This record gives sequence, structure tokens and C-alpha cells, in this order.
Amino acid sequence: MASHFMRKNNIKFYFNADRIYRRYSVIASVIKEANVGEVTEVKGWVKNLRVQKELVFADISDGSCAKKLQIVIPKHLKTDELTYGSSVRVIGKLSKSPRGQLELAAEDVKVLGECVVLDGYPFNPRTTHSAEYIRQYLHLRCRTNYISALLRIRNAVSKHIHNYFDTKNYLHIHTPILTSNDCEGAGEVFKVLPDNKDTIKAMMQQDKNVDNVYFGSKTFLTVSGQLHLEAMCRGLGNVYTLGPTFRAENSRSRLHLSEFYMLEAELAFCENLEDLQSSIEDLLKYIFIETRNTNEDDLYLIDKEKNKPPTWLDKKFITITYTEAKDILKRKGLPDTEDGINKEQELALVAHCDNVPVFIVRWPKEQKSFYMKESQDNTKVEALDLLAPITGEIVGGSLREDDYKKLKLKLPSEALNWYLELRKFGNIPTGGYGLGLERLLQVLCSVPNIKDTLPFPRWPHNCDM
Ligand SMILES: NC(=O)C[C@H](N)C(=O)O
Repeated sequence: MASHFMRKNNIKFYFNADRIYRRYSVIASVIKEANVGEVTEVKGWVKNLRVQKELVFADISDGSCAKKLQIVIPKHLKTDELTYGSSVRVIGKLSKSPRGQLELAAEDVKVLGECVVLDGYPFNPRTTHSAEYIRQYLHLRCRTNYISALLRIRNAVSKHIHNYFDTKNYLHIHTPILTSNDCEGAGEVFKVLPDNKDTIKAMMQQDKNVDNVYFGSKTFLTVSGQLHLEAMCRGLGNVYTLGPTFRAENSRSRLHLSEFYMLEAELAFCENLEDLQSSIEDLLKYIFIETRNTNEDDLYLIDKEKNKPPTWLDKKFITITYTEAKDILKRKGLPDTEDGINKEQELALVAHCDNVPVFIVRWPKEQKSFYMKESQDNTKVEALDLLAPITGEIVGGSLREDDYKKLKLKLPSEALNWYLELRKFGNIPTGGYGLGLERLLQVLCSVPNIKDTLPFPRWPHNCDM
């Protein structure tokens, strides 16, 4: 449509026979700049449509922010294709509504993509759809307020994480996704094999064991980048990674995914759990505060009642030992479990602490992984779990065993000799932790089901697209 353009203050303006208008801007910047009087082009999806006698009011959103822009359309510009859910391009003059809200008085409206609601479009502006209902439409659900707000917050949180570590001088390390180690030893690895007959045939001529055909040893999707981070930490200092992580756990619970994003940090020269704890607490508070600053509207869109700042933001996190935690649970009369602390018990402990996050420290060594440092009482390890409201466990971490002889005895496989060797050459004490990004989002936004915190969740029998 536009035949020429010109620039003013580095903004492109198009002009054709009868009008000059500012070229397409996302709604976030149109609202932010609020240039009343300017003729502007916007594009987006119709979220609401109210047809009145002379005018049609359409709320348009384009995903760039939580807010919608109201478009005021003279009746003669309304076509049959302009319906709820359709995508549109509108040119109009920005003005203030009688209530002082920014709106666009449409001069030109073009439907870019029709949306035939009767043809099976699953959403409807007059219905409040449940999260379960929306979850059936993974390919369309980013059009809903709930999911779009969560995905904008997810984007912001990952930026805040990188900013935080950048200001603290940590190096961001890309740890591998394909690996031969099962860091946690919990039997939850996905095995990777080539899906190509010729490759398999050629490889099998060298090695008859089908498990070993690809890289010469069993290959898994990573369950944790920790061991690789530990290697990097002994040369680069403080390091972290934020990437996809996989667990073949046969669980469909509201807290589990087969593929999730884990933030893992490894702290150089870290000699006690208290230092590890204060760095976790500092990070979490930073993310919560920053996200409230950057995404207040999105938090409000998700749930204006529940998403008030948590009461614990200005309180110190609580610390109790594993033994004390077990005593508390006993006094509360919860059935005892020999092996660790289950979800119900985790949430009971958080409630006991007035919903302030609580570190459970010094765990029985047989319950934890081989790499954890033995406590002075050698039945325990210097490990921590951080429990939070909604999810229970949100962070797991430990000091790492730095005694060569002890580690050698606990090493689960010779394939990890490289890891053992780190203790031989200029070793340093380190500690680190892993924080699941999706669980963090659950706590931050009060989201009951983890499957709503990422675009395409994977869980057993659910990997169709
Ligand atoms: N980096 C960490 O300490 C996290 C730990 N490896 C886990 O997966 O729980």
C-alpha cells in the first residue's frame, strides 16, 4: 500500500496519496510512547469485539505486552471477517478515550487472517477457560492471557538470571546436552541412539553392542550439567549454565516434566553451606524483585489476587537440618517415610515455616548422590534442598567431595575418571546448585501446574508436536 517513506527522528513514516502514518510498531511501544495525535499502524489479534450502533470497539493484542489497545472503528469499516480471533492491520489516529485511556481511531482496517470460530477455534471471549482446557491446544494457547503472560514472564526471568550472574562476574557455560554420564545416578536418563540403519550397520561392524554404537559409549540426554560445570569452575572460577535438562521419570504430576530448563551454578572456593545458601537466597530475591518491576502487568493478568508480592521477600530464609525436619514432621503427626522427605511433607514443612522458603541441610549420605562432600559426622553429606510454597523442593545443591580418596571410593563408574582427576591437579573446594526454571515460575506466578510455564511441555506419552 505504501509507496514512499520518510524518516523523522529515526522513525519511518509512510505516505501515500492521502495520509502519512507511522509504520507498524508493536503495541508495547505504541502504549509506552503514547504519541496522541499521531497516525500509526498496528497489527495484532482481536481479543474482544463490541458492536454498537455507530461504532465497533475492538481490543487488539500482539503479544508484546500484557495490555491491549482499544481500536474504535466506524461501523462502515466493519466487515464480516472482522471477528474475535482474527488478525488485523489497522491504521488510525492515537487519541485518549473519555476515560483517559489511549485508543486508536481507525481510518483503515484490513483483516489479515480470518478466524472462523464455528470451524473449531477453541477460545471464546465470554468464557473463562480453565488451564486444563487451554492445555489441550498447545499450538494455539499462546493467544490466551494466561499463557501469553506466563511466557513473557519466562522471557524476563531468563534475562534477569543472565543479568544477575553477569553483574557477579560468573561465566555462562554451554554444557553439553549429549553426554555419557548420569550425574545423579537415579536411573532417569534417556538413552540416545541414531535412527539411521546405515549408520547403525557401519558402527556395529566396529562394535557389536548396540548400546555403544554411537559415540563409542552409552549416550544420554543430560540430567545435569554439574560435572561439566565443576571442570570449568576449576580454571574459570564461578560459572553457571541455563539449559534443557531431561529426566525419564514416569510421572505425570503437576510438578514434573520430561524436559525442563535448569539453572545450575558452581561456586569456586566455596567452603561452607552457608555461603552457598546466601548466594541462592540473593539470586531468588533478585529475580522476584526484578520481575515485579518489569512484568507487573503480566503478574496482574495471571491472577490479580494471588500475585501480590510474597510476604517472605524481606525475610531471611529459614534453615533446619534434615534431622530437625524429621522431628518437626513427627510432632505434626505426618506418617514417617524412611527414605527422605516426600512432597506432602515438604509442603507441611513450608507451612510450618509460615510459607517462608526453608533450607533443609545435611542429608543422610545414602539418600544423596556420590559427588557430595561428607559432613564431619560421616553419616551425612553437606547437601541442601530449598523448599518453597506451591512446589516444595525448588533448589538442590551441595558442597562437592574434594577428598580424592573418598571420591575414588564413591565413584559410580570408571567412565568418570576424568571427574576424579579434577581432584588431582590444583583442586579447589567448590559448591553448587540446580534450580528448575519451571518450578521457579510456578512459585513466582502461583501456577499450580508446571505444564503451563513453558510453551511445549513434554511428559510421558505427550510429545505429539
Ligand atoms: N548442579 C546441581 O547441583 C544440581 C544437581 N546436579 C541436581 O541435578 O540436582
